[in-house]
Amino acid sequence: MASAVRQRAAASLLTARGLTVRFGDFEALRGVSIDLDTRSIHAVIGPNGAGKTTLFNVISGFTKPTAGQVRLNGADVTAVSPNRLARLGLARSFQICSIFPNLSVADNIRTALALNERGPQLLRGRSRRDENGARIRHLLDQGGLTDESERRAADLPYGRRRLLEIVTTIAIAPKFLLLDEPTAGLAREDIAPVAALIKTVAATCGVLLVEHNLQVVKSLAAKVTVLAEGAVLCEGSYDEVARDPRVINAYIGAERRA
Ligand SMILES: Nc1ncnc2c1ncn2[C@@H]1O[C@H](COP(=O)(O)OP(=O)(O)OP(=O)(O)O)[C@@H](O)[C@H]1O
Repeated sequence: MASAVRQRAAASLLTARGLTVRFGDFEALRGVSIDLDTRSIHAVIGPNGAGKTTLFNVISGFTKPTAGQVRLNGADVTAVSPNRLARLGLARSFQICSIFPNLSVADNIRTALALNERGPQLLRGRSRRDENGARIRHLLDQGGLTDESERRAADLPYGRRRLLEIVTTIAIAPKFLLLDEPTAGLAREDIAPVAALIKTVAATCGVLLVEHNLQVVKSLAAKVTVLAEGAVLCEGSYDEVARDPRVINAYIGAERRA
């Protein structure tokens, strides 16, 4: 059994083991372990206050855990800063605040590419401009934003801005993408394009999402981890966790406490 767990961890791109986060006497996370694969969508769900954001903050380097370890591609990254993690390929989307409102859609993507250039740049001058142009066109196309490339980001409807925000995050070609409630605040008709973009992105990298919309989780996630009161309650396919009585009780219990 222990060797099966070790083998599983070795095959995973991102692994967290025994994450505990204490705020004073309060434990927001209690020994959470999770394995995240590349080219796969993994959702974390749970009632309010379950510890989802805290887990995200630890994995993306914004909160140092009281105990436990995060490994990316086998390397211990628990003490690594968010900026360095981004350069190692772990990108976290920061919702619409990461967009420059006065820049056009295309210039936002151009800026994201420029800010996040990694490694030695071998291409210079014209060939570099051509390559960037091709990447911008590809990203515009992925986000369904080609027709709006010259529009000021501030003038985009909310749902389109969310698409732009995700596109600027994937501009750095992450190995792993963390999405914090990507459909929060979206009108019903804006949810499907965002979900479709996430699915496209997952063809090239791993995606971890925290999402309250369970229909979105059901349609996207290959694996779901349920957190409750800071601990992993269960893990499995959406259908497996949805019929687990512990999950139903956790949601009902949290509603009663609220
Ligand atoms: N900096 C902090 N200091 C003290 N307590 C905190 C801090 N950050 C989070 N908590 C507490 O830790 C618990 C988990 O919070 P967290 O935001 O991770 O939950 P969540 O599952 O993301 O909730 P929600 O779905 O409401 O966003 C909550 O009880 C919260 O009040």
